[in-house]
Amino acid sequence: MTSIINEQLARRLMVALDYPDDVSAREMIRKLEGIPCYMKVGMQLFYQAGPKFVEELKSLGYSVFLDLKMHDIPNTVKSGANSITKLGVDMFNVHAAGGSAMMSAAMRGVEEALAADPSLNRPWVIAVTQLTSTNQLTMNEEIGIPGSVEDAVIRYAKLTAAAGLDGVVASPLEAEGIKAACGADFLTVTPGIRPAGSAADDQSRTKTPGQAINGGCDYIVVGRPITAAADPRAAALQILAEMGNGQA
Ligand SMILES: O=c1ccn([C@@H]2O[C@H](COP(=O)(O)O)[C@@H](O)[C@H]2O)c(=O)[nH]1
Repeated sequence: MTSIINEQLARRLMVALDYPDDVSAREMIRKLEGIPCYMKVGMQLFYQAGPKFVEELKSLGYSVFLDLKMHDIPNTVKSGANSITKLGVDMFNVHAAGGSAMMSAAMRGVEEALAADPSLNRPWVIAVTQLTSTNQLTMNEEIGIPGSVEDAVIRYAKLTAAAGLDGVVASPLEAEGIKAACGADFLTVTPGIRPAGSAADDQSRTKTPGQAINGGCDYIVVGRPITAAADPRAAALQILAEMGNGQA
């Protein structure tokens, strides 16, 4: 079945390739062929398939978000960011909880890689605020951060912006507040996307694809609603349609 794909919207859809190996990830890519979405490579796939798989995705023409969520001392994160920049990814991330010195160090790692090889692409560097699986109770009582999740997310977003990064990972519930606090150009990359009626799984702070786009999210990250669907291609096209309609 052929369908007309809105390319601009498709580029705002990040498909989470959460697979144990490159063979299964490749199978999903084949099913989504012709949809110019971003591909998100997380730790499960990267630890198995490594940089070669990132190269393969780039050679197929995909934009790649390497979701390794670095959180370490500044010197180590700087070196990690330097190595990641050399892979030619389009976006990667760190944890905002690592603090401003760690986030600035990530930016220095990127700059040093670009200075050594100006032909490299400058990746977007973003920071995870509060994981979308975290709810208010967990954040207050286990992690020990008082107040509302939205306030904590916005505080981290401001810290991230001040450290010179390009944006944050947050839930779609916080995107409008982040834009208001950090500016319209500050990127909001939002997992926690669930089409109406689908299981939340381990996600706590969710919105539908249409609500997320209406709420100002720049990118939506979708894994299981596509990858665990009986027909992943049809699921992805339905999500694109909902993004286009702003449908609840
Ligand atoms: O706060 C965060 C940060 C990252 N993720 C990642 O996004 C996808 C979501 O997958 P679903 O199957 O759609 O739940 C997954 O790769 C996470 O590692 C997140 O969910 N929340």
